[in-house]
Parts: sequence; structure tokens; C-alpha cells
Amino acid sequence: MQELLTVRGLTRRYDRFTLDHIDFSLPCGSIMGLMGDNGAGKTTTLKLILNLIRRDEGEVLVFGKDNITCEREIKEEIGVVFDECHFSDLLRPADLGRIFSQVYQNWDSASYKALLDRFALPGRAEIKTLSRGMKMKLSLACALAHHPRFLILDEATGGLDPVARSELLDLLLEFIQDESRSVLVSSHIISDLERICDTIGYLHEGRMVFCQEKDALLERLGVLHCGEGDLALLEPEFLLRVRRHQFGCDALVECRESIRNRHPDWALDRATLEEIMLFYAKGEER
Ligand SMILES: Nc1ncnc2c1ncn2[C@@H]1O[C@H](COP(=O)(O)OP(=O)(O)OP(=O)(O)O)[C@@H](O)[C@H]1O
Repeated sequence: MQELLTVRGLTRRYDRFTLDHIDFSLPCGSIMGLMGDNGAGKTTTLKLILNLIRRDEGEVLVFGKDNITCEREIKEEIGVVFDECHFSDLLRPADLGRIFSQVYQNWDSASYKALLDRFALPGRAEIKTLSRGMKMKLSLACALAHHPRFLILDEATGGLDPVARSELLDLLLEFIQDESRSVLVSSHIISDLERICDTIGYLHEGRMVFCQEKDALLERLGVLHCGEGDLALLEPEFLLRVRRHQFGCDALVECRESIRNRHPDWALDRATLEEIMLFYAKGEER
């Protein structure tokens, strides 16, 4: 499958934080979710891809082209939604349509109008009168109306109610249907990522702990509920992380089926993405 985005060794150093040699790629026709706790480096990664901040090391290729030397060309085909609406409060959606038609060669006024209608957004209302969710939908309409091939969303579902969120997720699935377009989305709403993503990248303290195909990941990993005695019997190569509590321990394990075959009477469940994230954020290595 052709790669739409390739990130290699991407590094950005701040005084108290380093995004540390991040590697991942995103094939055409797929959705990748970036999850991670506050300050893990998700926004930094997205800003580096968009060349909004300077990288210290590494390489970013979008559509096979360097994101710095080919920035103008690449940005024609990228749509971006950040968690806050950055448009002036005094403008109206109709004004944005006129402004963006001067910015993007491919701006499609009819498509913009259709998106405003789809999101029930009034073209002539000042942006300051729109709710947070409506502003988010407006950002999305602006991000989509020039027919980008690559959509980047940073916490874009945060301000939306469950129905609007569900509509947005459907729209993202629709967006990638023709197999030539892709989405990179960061979110704290892990259930949203679990629902739509093909690949999940988990950032923790500036490092990519894993970046894997979601179905394979959920098929492979498991959560074992046991006491210290059983934990000592578990083959060490299967053990990823442990969380100890008053009544025993929970262990994040891999090769779930092999463990089930060897220890059929153990309490072994599938792991959710949220559990996996908690194990890496809060668990111990052994
Ligand atoms: N301009 C800056 N100067 C110094 N440090 C910065 C700067 N921008 C970001 N950081 C630091 O980089 C780290 C990662 O921030 P980033 O915004 O990428 O995290 P995040 O994963 O998006 O977090 P959240 O989920 O809270 O939005 C944080 O520790 C932040 O303080």
C-alpha cells in the first residue's frame, strides 16, 4: 500500500520536553489515531508535520515529498482542524468561504456551502454567536472544502456532543472510502479512536511506545487478573506491564491465545485501548 505520510526520527527538543526520534507511517486510505496523556507530544508531532514549528532532527514526507522544501504544494492538499477555532469572532462563515477561495486553488464553494448545510451552520451569523461545537464543525467545513487528500485533526472531537461526534466519525470514515486519502487524528476520547482507526500510535513522554494496526493489537494483547503466585508462573516473554492493587495484580500480556492454551483456567480478558494506555502510563515493567 502506498504511504501518504512517512515520519522518521522526528525530534524536537524543548527545555523540559523532548519529542524523541518518532517513527511512523500512514498508508493511503487509512485512519491513524494518536493517543497519549497530557503533554505526551501529540500536538508537537502534528505541528512538526505541518512545519508550524522547527524540527531538530528527522524527516517528514507527505505524499512522498519533504514537508519543508515542498511546503506550499503539500499544504494545498492538507486540511487541518485544531482543538480551538482560530477564526476572528467578527467574521461570518460566508466571509471565510470568500477568504479561503483566495487561499486554496482547489477551493470548492459549492462543497463548502453543502458542508455548512450538512452541519446546519448559518452562513451569515457572526462566529462569536456560534457554540463551541458549531465552531468545530465550521473548522471542519473549512478543512474539507478544498478537497484535501490528508486530514489532520488535533482533539477535534472534544467540544462535540455524542451525536455530533458520531457524525464526525462517520464523515472521517466516508473521507477515506476512495482509498486515496488518509486521516491523522489525536484524541483523548479513546473510544472514538477505537471505533474508526486502522492504526494506533501511543505517545508517552515524547516517545512512541507503539504504533500498530489496531485489530492486530487488540487481538494479541490481553489483561490477566491474578495473584502474585500465578504471575510468577507466567512466561516472562508474555508480560508487558503490571498493576498491583489490594487484591492482587492485573497484568498486560501479549500472545493472549498462547497464554489461554497454556493456562486455560486463568482469568484472561481482551484489552481495550484505554486499558493498554493506563498500563503503560501507570503500570510497572514487572
Ligand atoms: N513552545 C514550547 N516551549 C516549551 N515547551 C513546550 C512548547 N510547546 C510545547 N511544549 C511542551 O511539550 C510537551 C508536549 O506538548 P504537546 O502540546 O505536544 O502535548 P500533547 O500530547 O498534545 O498534550 P495535551 O493532550 O495536553 O494536548 C509539553 O510538556 C509542553 O509543555
